[in-house]
Amino acid sequence: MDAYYGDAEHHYGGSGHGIEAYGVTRAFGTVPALQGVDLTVPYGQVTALVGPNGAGKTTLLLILATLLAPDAGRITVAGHDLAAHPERARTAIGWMPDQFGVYDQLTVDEYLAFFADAYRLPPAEKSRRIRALLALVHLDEYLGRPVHVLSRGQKQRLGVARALIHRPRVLLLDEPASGLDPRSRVELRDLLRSLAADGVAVLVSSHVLSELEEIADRVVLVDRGRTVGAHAVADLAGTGRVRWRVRALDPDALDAALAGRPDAGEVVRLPAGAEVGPLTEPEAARMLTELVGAGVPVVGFGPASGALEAAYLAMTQDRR
Ligand SMILES: Nc1ncnc2c1ncn2[C@@H]1O[C@H](COP(=O)(O)OP(=O)(O)OP(=O)(O)O)[C@@H](O)[C@H]1O
Repeated sequence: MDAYYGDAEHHYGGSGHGIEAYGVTRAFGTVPALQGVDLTVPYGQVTALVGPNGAGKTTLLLILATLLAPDAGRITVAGHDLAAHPERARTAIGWMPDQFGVYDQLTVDEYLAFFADAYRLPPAEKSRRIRALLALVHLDEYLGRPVHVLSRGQKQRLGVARALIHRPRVLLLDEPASGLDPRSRVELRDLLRSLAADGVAVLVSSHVLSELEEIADRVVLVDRGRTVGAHAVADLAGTGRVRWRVRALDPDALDAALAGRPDAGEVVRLPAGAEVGPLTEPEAARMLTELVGAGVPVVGFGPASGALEAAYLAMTQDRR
């Protein structure tokens, strides 16, 4: 506490959920975008919303942000029923869309001031808050400069600042890492982790599964408009069968050893080794022991994909 909130009293704490959604449906004409999504987003955690293209992630986020009405379902955000009191919910929600317009003729600080006014931030606090947020997203040197001079990634970071302007208790981000360079991605990850540590309920959608694994505490998998799984990320590790990468000082010896092992699955030769599997962790441990025992000079052995990716691929494999 508390680079983001600038005051020590501002603490959400407690238990409960920032978002509770049950049976959310929404169709666009004859296209059933959501067909009964259930979702909980606890305070103090980052929840990842993951699913293939067209699964309904953006539609769900738009509904949670009160920008689109569901056809059916019950949703509370920060304890406010979305249908009965959308305006109360809105004060608690920070929203960063995947594509957002910026008002190009405004300066960076005017842009944030516009949203500070929309959320009725006290004037005395406004400029302090804007400066703190610009520093937070490393755009302080752009104070007074027009928004149109910002690069795509910088606009994305301005979008994060905008979403945080009113100290939301619930933060919704649709593909926030797209367009960010590696350093900005790491900074976004750290920012989301620290917001969660401050008690914010964070819901983030992304396709970059390896990154989500480092950011998220929980993952909610959606496919074809339905929730198909919800897991603690820590529980996913070591569960599924994944591909493994083996590196050896003598790739030919590795090749020969793998050729005699039907349990190696589909073996793909790599420059300094091979990819094998899919294997569970115990199967991989046995293979490593036996390769080393057979004299193969193994210098690297690890999963080729993360646990989240494995869960995602398992979920979507029937579509191939
Ligand atoms: N305004 C709209 N009019 C008609 N169909 C829509 C509209 N918005 C979304 N859809 C449809 O609803 C379904 C869900 O779309 P949505 O954008 O929510 O998916 P998504 O999971 O966010 O996908 P992506 O990963 O590609 O961003 C898709 O079949 C899409 O074509």
